[in-house]
Amino acid sequence: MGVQGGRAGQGGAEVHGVGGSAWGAGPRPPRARVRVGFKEEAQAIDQELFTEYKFSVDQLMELAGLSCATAIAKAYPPSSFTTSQPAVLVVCGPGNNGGDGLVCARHLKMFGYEPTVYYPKRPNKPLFEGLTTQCQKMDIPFLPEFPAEAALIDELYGLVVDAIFGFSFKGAVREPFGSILSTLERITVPIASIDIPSGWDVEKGKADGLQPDMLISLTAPKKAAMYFGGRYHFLGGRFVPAALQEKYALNLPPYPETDCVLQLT
Ligand SMILES: NC(=O)C1=CN([C@@H]2O[C@H](COP(=O)(O)OP(=O)(O)OC[C@H]3O[C@@H](n4cnc5c(N)ncnc54)[C@H](OP(=O)(O)O)[C@@H]3O)[C@@H](O)[C@H]2O)[C@H](O)CC1
Ligand SMILES: [K+]
Repeated sequence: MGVQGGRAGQGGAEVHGVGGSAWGAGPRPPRARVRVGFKEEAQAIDQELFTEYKFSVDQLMELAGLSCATAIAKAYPPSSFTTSQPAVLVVCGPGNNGGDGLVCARHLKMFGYEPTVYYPKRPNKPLFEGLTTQCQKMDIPFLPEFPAEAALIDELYGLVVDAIFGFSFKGAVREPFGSILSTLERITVPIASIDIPSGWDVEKGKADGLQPDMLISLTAPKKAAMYFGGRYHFLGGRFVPAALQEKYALNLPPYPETDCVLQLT
């Protein structure tokens, strides 16, 4: 699949090729000029979607997870994997970011990938139990333990999806996620982070933390997305009604046609 040329977006934002994979070894296109959101805004928008607009969490999570799987399929098509199968390790955290990861894993399987999930801290709630069962019924394996060696992850998987923490992460990281993140910091296969690279401060990032190859920002890029240095930045979660976008002056570039993701860089 080729890379489409840039085009002008809403509010003068430049949008680069959608649906393309890499731009090869050539110079990278300039970053899209998209207004970055702030933590308070992300949480406020989230709340308003639930309370005022009457969306349910599972509705938005389904769209968020589908966006993530779609963005991954655009950047890392199964044919680009050097492993014998397009094996993806999806690491899920204890909150809704982890739920996005479970939905993403299910759609990746539908798209022809071989996802494996690691989900060490599972909330005792019907939503997450249901998502877990759906994955299990689709023969998606759940690892009983996290691989201790970074080299083992490099050997077995072509991509890791980081669905550990999203915008509600705060303070010093607690176990078992500290050890997991420290292993992920040492792997060489690409990492695709959902919404925010896990362990990053949602506004200030983390210079010595995870450095994912892909970031899929949901609803709007959070402030820390400014510090993202990987190759692929996608926007997903095409579910914010126009009135809410206007209220928070999101000024998002338009999604192409009926796509659920937009490639920002
Ligand atoms: N509107 C949207 O864009 C949607 C986004 N979605 C996704 O939801 C996340 C935000 O989900 P939320 O459940 O609010 O929170 P997180 O998943 O980020 O994390 C909460 C859990 O993390 C634990 N936590 C927090 N800090 C730490 C830490 N320092 N160490 C260890 N664990 C930590 C926290 O535990 P507590 O004990 O503090 O409760 C929670 O268990 C957003 O980013 C999107 O990915 C939705 O899918 C819907 C729509
Ligand atoms: K994440």
